[in-house]
Amino acid sequence: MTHTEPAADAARGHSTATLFEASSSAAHACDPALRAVWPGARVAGPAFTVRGIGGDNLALHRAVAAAPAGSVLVVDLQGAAHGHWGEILAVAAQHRGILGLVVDGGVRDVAEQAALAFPVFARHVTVVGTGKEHPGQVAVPVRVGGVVVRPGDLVVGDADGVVVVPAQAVTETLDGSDARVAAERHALTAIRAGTTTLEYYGL
Ligand SMILES: O=C([O-])CC(=O)C(=O)O
Ligand SMILES: [Mg+2]
Repeated sequence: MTHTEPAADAARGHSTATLFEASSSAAHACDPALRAVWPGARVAGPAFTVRGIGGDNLALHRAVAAAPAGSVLVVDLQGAAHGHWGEILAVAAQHRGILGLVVDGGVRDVAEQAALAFPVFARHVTVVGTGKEHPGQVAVPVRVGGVVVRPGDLVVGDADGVVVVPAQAVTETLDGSDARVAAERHALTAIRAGTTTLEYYGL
């Protein structure tokens, strides 16, 4: 990788579930059909948004050349079941310091992207190829997994799915997540000592 990665995890290492619960309804969960395409994939960073046309991937080639290092590509391809993204684009993205991809559409070359440790969250995995005709748009509001994502929103993907935190709610959500993790550590200590969850939560 030629670019320096941001020193800190943009989500302070928090999980999608913690961020969602701690956000006081500010965070949005993408359609659960958007899943990590290889086990253990995780990404967190500001969105660089892309809107293309399903079945065509010129917008993705353009986005890789345009996105700043440290960003996550968030791509609306209307859920199209084509392999819009694969090993070639993943290598190009890593070379540019792009952290990962969230796409409402399909991808391919999943084993190669696992070997690269390039995190990808997609609706479909399919070998079907694409055209390269439509330039699309970048840095515009997009709809991905039913969620409107604006440039700079915090996007986090992990084993549980993809969560979007609007940029203006990020600090409050991260502080709330710190507090939630501390409270859950306290609960786990009590539960390991034999307290039932009914007792602990007063259910
Ligand atoms: O055809 C494409 O551009 C998508 C692909 O498989 C790759 O990036 O390796
Ligand atoms: Mg390929």
